[in-house]
Amino acid sequence: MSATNTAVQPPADAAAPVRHPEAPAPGEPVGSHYANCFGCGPDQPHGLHLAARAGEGVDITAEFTVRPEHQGAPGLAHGGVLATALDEALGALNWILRVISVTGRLETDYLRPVPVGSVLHLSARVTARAGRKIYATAEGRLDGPDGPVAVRADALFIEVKVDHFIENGRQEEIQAVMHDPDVRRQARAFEVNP
Ligand SMILES: CCCCC/C=C\C/C=C\C/C=C\C/C=C\CCCC(=O)SCCNC(=O)CCNC(=O)[C@H](O)C(C)(C)COP(=O)(O)OP(=O)(O)OC[C@H]1O[C@@H](n2cnc3c(N)ncnc32)[C@H](O)[C@@H]1OP(=O)(O)O
Repeated sequence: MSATNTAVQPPADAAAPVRHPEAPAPGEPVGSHYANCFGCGPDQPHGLHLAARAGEGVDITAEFTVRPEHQGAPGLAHGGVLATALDEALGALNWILRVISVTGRLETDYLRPVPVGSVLHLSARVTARAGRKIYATAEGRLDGPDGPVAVRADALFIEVKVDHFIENGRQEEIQAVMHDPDVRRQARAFEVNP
């Protein structure tokens, strides 16, 4: 299955992605970028609690357990929730590049229904970079990391400065994270100065 829009396919002159020298070692958890994130936040009671691990290249793996609250049809995961899981897995690549980027475009293919109770084995990797544009792809497999592909996505992420969040986020949450030493440490890790 190929993407339907050229925007998520790298141009011929795009550069190969480079694993940041201080990226988490292969197998290490990459951590959550925000404790209240719906995708990865440990403090988010409604969230997916995705915990990604660094791969050996510019890639990550993660598992997502589909719970009853994720249903769309009876006993089956909602497509939007699956897109969120793919988006979050792709977002975790930020830690491997040590770049802050946000989703510009996400194209999702749904190949098999995903039952409640199943574990979706996610993998994501950066395919290319061109200026601020980061091209990446992700897939989710059933029955183990080598099982059949149920969902996949191609994405274009756009690099942003930390100001993107400060200028656009609601003040209440921005002020809270600015006073959080964990966030300040993380911002340093990304070589930004909020
Ligand atoms: C307060 C302290 C916080 C500290 C945090 C510290 C560390 C955080 C670390 C990581 C956390 C970061 C992110 C979260 C990670 C994962 C979560 C999952 C991912 C998400 O869930 S994230 C949310 C959803 N996401 C958005 O909320 C984006 C809304 N959006 C915008 O904010 C703008 O839209 C933006 C910034 C994307 C671009 O705006 P812009 O003005 O900067 O740039 P511009 O428009 O010039 O685009 C530049 C070039 O990209 C091309 N381009 C742009 N958009 C395109 C599209 N859609 N399709 C095709 N091409 C596109 C243009 O065509 C141009 O291409 P060219 O250069 O060739 O002309």
